[in-house]
Amino acid sequence: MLLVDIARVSAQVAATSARSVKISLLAELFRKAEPDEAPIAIPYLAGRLPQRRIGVGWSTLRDAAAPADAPTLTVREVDAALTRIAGVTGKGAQGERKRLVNALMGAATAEEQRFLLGLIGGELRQGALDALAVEGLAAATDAAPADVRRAVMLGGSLGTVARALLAGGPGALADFRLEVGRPVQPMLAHSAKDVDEALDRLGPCAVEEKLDGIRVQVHRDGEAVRVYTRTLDEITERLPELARVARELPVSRAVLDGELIALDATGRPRPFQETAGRVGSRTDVAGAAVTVPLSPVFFDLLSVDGRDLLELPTAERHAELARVVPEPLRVRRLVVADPADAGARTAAREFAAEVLRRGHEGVVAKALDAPYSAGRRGASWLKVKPVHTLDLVVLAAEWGHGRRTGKLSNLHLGARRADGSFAMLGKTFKGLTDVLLAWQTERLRELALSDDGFVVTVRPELVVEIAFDGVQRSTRYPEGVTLRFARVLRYREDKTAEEADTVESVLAGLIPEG
Ligand SMILES: Nc1ncnc2c1ncn2[C@@H]1O[C@H](COP(=O)(O)OP(=O)(O)OP(=O)(O)O)[C@@H](O)[C@H]1O
Repeated sequence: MLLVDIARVSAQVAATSARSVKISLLAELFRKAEPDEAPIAIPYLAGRLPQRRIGVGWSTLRDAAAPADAPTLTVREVDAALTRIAGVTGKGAQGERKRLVNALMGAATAEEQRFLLGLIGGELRQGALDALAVEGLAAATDAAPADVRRAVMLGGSLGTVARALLAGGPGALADFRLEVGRPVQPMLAHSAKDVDEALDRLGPCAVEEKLDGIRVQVHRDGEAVRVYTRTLDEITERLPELARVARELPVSRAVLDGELIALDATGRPRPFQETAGRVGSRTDVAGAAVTVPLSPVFFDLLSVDGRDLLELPTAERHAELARVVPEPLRVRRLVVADPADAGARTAAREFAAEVLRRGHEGVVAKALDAPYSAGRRGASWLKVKPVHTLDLVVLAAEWGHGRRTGKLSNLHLGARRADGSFAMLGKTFKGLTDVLLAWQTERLRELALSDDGFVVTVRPELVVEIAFDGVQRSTRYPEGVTLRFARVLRYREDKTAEEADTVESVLAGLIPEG
């Protein structure tokens, strides 16, 4: 398949608002695709680079080579070229990258150059593309869309499923079962304003402590243990203590879901950065495990001794978890069997208050009758946190003054629109430590698209968690709202820009006037 085929379909999909037309355009493209091309074509259509980062900034892109006359570039060639560019390191890397970029651009027509610039510059993002691609794949192969969706959740990635589906037809989807050793996308939560709202929306539920650590999925098969992050990256080697704990459980095979957190001697959480530092670091694992030991706290069991538990209601999965995992390794929870009962409501509110007193983030309430919806932000898990936070995308940053000269400081923050673009909500440099300033300066320079001496515009990719006191009206920003007292809590490298909070969710928090 040629790059130009994708470039054209991408433009056609963006140009129509009719969902059914978008789906048939995609289906037509998939019918022509080789199985191995799908894992490249889908991210390109969504405006994402499969390599995630290629280390190419605006200065490298701006003076691209003269365009080719006729389209000859295949998607495989482009992918191989970008992988090569991403892999360039060491002395002279900048020059070598520039040479490779020029070679790629020189082989592209003007139309393809525009597409590549948009792709590399992050301007082609189409938020809902993955969901449309599922429908398009289903249409192209006569599979049921629900079966494709389920395979993606269990198989971990749309690209893998697309490849299997195009190669083997709908029958190949049956191979995507929950398997020990293959991570599934974790179930996620929606938000509720407070405990009462959560109880009203869920009915009978379990209210659990929400620990501010790192999500882990632990797969045990006999003596073999593998640990995966929320983004399904394997981090087993970095966490010897977790593998040890998992090996001691009285089962031979299991898939567990939980949170990993650094606690102090009294059981209170240590700063989040310490947990994140452990999980992010490959060096001196043994030493780090002694200075910052991490405690696993399990809250779900997805499979045990060959039985797949995903479809079982929460209450039954929790009972299985209690059978397999000893109490100190399980999340604390309070079961509210009847939310209409005033006593039970009071107990739930008190439980949540006590969790906060112990230094944790809040609670997650989970409907007792719901299955485990892998990969979904389902309505059956509701988180309640007293501090308002949003995960926003850094759109640009301003060069600092005084003590911050030479550092990128004031961040321009964006929320996601339905079409995949971002709306700026405001700026902040509050909450940034020296370590964060140094880190973000380096990262943002890699993502830079332009620099006018004051503001560096970046590829919208970095997600930052922002605390704020409220949403208020403002004529200075495109959606007519801004955040009050926005401050940086941390970078969320485990989230992609597609997972950032939406303009819609920000508007829902608007403080009524008057
Ligand atoms: N008891 C719990 N049950 C489920 N998730 C929990 C629990 N305790 C902590 N968590 C964490 O909370 C996250 C669920 O919240 P959510 O689905 O909103 O994801 P998130 O956006 O990463 O959350 P946040 O930004 O609030 O940390 C999980 O990914 C997990 O890491």
